[in-house]
Amino acid sequence: MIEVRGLTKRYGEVVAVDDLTFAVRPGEVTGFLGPNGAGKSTTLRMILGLDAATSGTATVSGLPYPDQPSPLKAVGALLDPSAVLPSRTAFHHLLALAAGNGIPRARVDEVLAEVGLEKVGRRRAGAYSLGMRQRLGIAAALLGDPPVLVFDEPLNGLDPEGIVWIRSLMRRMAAEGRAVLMSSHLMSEMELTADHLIVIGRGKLIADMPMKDFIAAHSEREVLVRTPQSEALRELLVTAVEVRDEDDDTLVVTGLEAAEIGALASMSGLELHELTPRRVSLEKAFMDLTSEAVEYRTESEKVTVR
Ligand SMILES: Nc1ncnc2c1ncn2[C@@H]1O[C@H](COP(=O)(O)OP(=O)(O)OP(=O)(O)O)[C@@H](O)[C@H]1O
Repeated sequence: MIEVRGLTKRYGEVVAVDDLTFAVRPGEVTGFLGPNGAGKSTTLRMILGLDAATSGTATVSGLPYPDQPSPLKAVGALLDPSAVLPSRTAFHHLLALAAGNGIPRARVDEVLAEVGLEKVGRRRAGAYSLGMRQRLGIAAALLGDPPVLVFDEPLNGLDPEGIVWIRSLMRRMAAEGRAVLMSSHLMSEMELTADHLIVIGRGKLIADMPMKDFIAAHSEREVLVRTPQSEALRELLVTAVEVRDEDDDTLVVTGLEAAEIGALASMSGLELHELTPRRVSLEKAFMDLTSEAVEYRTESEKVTVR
């Protein structure tokens, strides 16, 4: 479990993280979301003891990171996949980490197999593709078999196969009872992976809720209707919450089911060419939620520049 209480980080005038309090529970993937510059990386760095907090606390399984007797066994982290000496082989990179943390040598081959690098583990890491470096970074995170895992933007720059692989790995790690924290600035990535959501904007907590609650709250449905008689149909849809034009012959209707729209059209003899229910995207819901934070950031940057 990760517990963050009143965590704050200032860089001069900039408050990068502003009085954050949240928990990352075992058995779940927690998505850590926020627009660029929201303070995600800074928060993760404080959890991992790489940055000192200005105030507040962050603990992993009850202890601040610097007090962990065996850090790799307490928490595994993927922050920057390029942080590997290019001249070293993956095997030797992991072996050095294992030796420094009292982890048996046999575990190195185990994690190489777990991330699918067993055949290339003896090659120099400098020759690895981004996807392979990402897998090596994950192997390092898993080395100490820790109960807590932290991934900073793990899907960045990966091909679809790599994305599916990391998603299923995170789901599996949570199913094994680990607490998994994953940051991203894209809502669409979270929908398929996270059980719980923590959203921040300009360093402040904006939302902390189960993913299914976020989806339920923002899964307003709309119906796309294409008809050569859009004006006549619009006059019939008086009970709809909202009707807007998407095109000359296309309306987008909120607040009525497709079947209700079809029945109204049919009763009035109106011709329909398309009737498609669709869900408002979660990406849009997330952007609406954080738009104020983004605008504020832009204003404050303008002030700083002057
Ligand atoms: N070392 C630093 N010195 C000064 N300001 C910093 C430093 N590190 C981060 N910041 C500022 O703190 C704020 C938060 O940055 P951070 O990198 O944590 O955001 P983020 O949510 O991870 O963004 P991104 O999605 O772009 O990685 C930004 O305004 C950034 O400019």
